[in-house]
Amino acid sequence: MSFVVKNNITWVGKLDWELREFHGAEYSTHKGSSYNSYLVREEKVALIDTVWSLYAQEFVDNLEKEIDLHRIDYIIANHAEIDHSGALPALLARIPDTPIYCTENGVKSLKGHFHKDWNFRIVKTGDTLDLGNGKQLVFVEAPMLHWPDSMLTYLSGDAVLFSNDAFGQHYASEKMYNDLVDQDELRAECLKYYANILTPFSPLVTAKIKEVLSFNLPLDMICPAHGVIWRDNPAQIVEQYLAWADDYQENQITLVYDTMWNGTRHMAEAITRGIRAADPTVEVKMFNLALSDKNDVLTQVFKSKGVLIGSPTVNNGMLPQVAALLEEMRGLRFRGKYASPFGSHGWNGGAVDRIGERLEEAGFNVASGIKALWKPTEDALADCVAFGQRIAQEWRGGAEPANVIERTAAATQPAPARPAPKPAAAAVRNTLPQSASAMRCRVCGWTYDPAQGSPAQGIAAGTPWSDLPDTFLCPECFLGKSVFEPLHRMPNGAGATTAAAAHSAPVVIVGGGSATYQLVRAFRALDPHTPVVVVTADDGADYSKPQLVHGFSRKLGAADFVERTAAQLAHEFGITIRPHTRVDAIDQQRKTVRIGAETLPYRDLVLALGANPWIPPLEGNATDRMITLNNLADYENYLRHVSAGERVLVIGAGLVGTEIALDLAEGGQQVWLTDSSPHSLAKLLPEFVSRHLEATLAQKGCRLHLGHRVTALDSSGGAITAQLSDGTTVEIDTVIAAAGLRPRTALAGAAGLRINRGIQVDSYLRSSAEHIYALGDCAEIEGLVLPFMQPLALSAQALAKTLAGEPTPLCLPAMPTVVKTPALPIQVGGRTVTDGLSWTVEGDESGLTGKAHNGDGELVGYVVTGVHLSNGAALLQQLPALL
Ligand SMILES: Cc1cc2nc3c(=O)[nH]c(=O)nc-3n(C[C@H](O)[C@H](O)[C@H](O)COP(=O)(O)O)c2cc1C
Repeated sequence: MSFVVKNNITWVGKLDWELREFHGAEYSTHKGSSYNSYLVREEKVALIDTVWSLYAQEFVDNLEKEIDLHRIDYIIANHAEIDHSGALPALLARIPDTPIYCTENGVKSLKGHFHKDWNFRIVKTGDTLDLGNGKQLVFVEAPMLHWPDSMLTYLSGDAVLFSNDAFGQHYASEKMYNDLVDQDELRAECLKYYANILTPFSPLVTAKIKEVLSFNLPLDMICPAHGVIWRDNPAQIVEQYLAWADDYQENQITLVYDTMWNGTRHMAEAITRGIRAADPTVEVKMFNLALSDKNDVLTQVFKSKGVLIGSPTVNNGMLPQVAALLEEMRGLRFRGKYASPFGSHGWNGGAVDRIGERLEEAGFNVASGIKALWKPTEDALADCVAFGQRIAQEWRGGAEPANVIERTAAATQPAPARPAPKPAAAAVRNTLPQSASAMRCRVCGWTYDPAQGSPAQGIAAGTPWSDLPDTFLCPECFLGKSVFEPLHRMPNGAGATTAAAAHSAPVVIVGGGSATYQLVRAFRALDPHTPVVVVTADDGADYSKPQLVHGFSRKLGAADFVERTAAQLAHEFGITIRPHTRVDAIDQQRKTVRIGAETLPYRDLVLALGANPWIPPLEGNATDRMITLNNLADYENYLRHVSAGERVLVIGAGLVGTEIALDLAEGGQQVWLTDSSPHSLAKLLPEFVSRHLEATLAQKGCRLHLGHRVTALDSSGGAITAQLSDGTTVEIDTVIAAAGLRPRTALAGAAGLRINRGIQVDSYLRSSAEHIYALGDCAEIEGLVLPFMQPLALSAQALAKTLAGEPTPLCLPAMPTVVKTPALPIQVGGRTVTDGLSWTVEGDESGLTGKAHNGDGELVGYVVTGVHLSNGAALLQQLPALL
């Protein structure tokens, strides 16, 4: 079969009605396919692409009926995949010297497949090949659409684009033109093709289409390499691709599950009832994976705003088809979609947890899921209905506030497996006052309510904020008035970018933790217009990280810590937030950052990357079971682990380890706390206070193993056996590494910035490269790494001024460190563990005050505990400034 497409262009491909599986068994082709090859006969003759190797001989034989093979002057290989290049060996056996035009990567791929040194001619975007009669072929490289070698070829004069895989479909039809075939079938196959093959490359699709459109070439036809030719309004499929590439979704929720005894199916049906009841407008689709075509399911995932993935637990994992689907979902890199796991189980229900983790890894905004035991009872099904209702409501928002490029996580609730009544988020704060003129400490969240005053500091009820003395300090974190802001924040969108400012290069902030949002807030107060882009690997929500270590005993779920989602923050401050996005590289010369294939320019770049927990190198087969608690995503994982077993080993008796240990003990866990130092908080506390703290820890039930390292973790499946350096072994269910933090410096180091322990910056927080700053836990400021909230807040204030055009050095007063162990609150300031200190100590078990003096008798440090805590503020003010 052959037919004339237009003028001197003839289709010479292969129509494959029988094809039912493609890419091995990876892609179902219910409607067959075609491998399109085109012969262009002008003064010169060009053959564009060939067919699958299975049909190579048939192709050459048919081509020979169309043309004397030796009259073919050029072969164009738009793409080296076997379904387009597979006939090249047979063809070149007949015309061996014919030049093959392809990209540089095309040569590599073709050689990689055929191991032949053919007459390759490398082309680049914009290169042309004259065919005579006033017509030229124009080449456009399209790397990673969908292989590195891909390219498009445009025939001028006829205005035909040979687009290879782009705009194609696996669809066999004798009619071969878009206007002649069944429109529903055609749309369905195009959608399936895009969803299953092109989704990961969506950002490139958009960029490439815009590039081609910018050439302003007339377009009469698109001739893809599979399926029908677009001759009727070819722009329609281009526009459709732009829409699909733009994080496409419809008002649809899709449930996908597998089941052995139908428990999980009953859950799915009940969840569906809940969704329908809460939102009758939403389209709900449900698939039993074992009975469904995987590609059809993935197409429906592509169309959805949210997905629910269910599996029973088998051997503490999920059923393999569900695991396989999740692996594909990860690779397809869907963006801006919600997800949640569910499933029935008999005893430990690990499937739901694992599905949640996989969904997270796949880039979905994951809400906690729901588990049910065995065949769900009526009550359990009622819970599923309620769960469906909640999900439908949370996912209902749909429309994204401007500036948020990817949807952010819906508020999650504690996993239902955790029998925790959920206290209000305010449980981690002091009681919220009603007064409109209340002021809130941005560092710790304590709020000053003029109606109540602050009796502990001698400030009477009714004292307005403006009347407080300049020496006023926050009673929680001891910072001054400058870190307070009105509780009732600026109205939504007040910081919206003006049209004029929107055209200037933005301030780009990499990282989405407290440092970032404190900076944004301070900057917006000074500069409401300069565009700000926050690029963050997590979901971009603002939450109180120091409070995470107190969450277990208070029965808080991860969502309880979230103060505002990324969408809310973006709206409030008029900024762009790009959650679940990583910066791959910085080009300090060009003042750009690279995000995948995208290049983002910056006016100023702020690295607020935070720090990684240090994982001690241990022996044994269970070292991968160590978990950490360093961010909100960690917290969900931490809750899952500590809820699943009661015995917990905390490695590291520093600030974080001690607080975690006490909180877990408070929450009823059996806790072992180890450290190679002989004392707790050895880097912060003098020994006499450490002993006091250790007595409190022991009284709360923590078992201390200080002065001994953990050397190995082993497990034969369930419990973990920890081996200590003194020969002791401890049997536990969970191991938490809390042995310190290491600033994240890799991105800055790769860009050539000066690195020592952290990213080195001066007192203006300037790195060694112009217009690049570092802030927070990743920074080393004048030699100091200060991973605490107070220096961070002050750094953010100073940097905001600098970025707003008023260069401002960071001044750090003496600052207290507060050990938030409710059983024994401790505050430390200045030098407390260096040599040459002489201590005077007053007090008893209820609390003490220790003052450290140097050899000249000057006060250089202090520690106050328990009922002596109120002495801290006065001592702090006597200490010299830090910077
Ligand atoms: C081979 C097998 C292994 C199982 N392993 C686990 C397990 O490790 N943990 C668990 O909680 N339940 C386990 N179960 C119990 C199932 O999760 C339970 O029967 C569940 O209700 C099945 O859900 P379904 O009705 O949706 O298939 C297992 C069941 C089978 C048949």
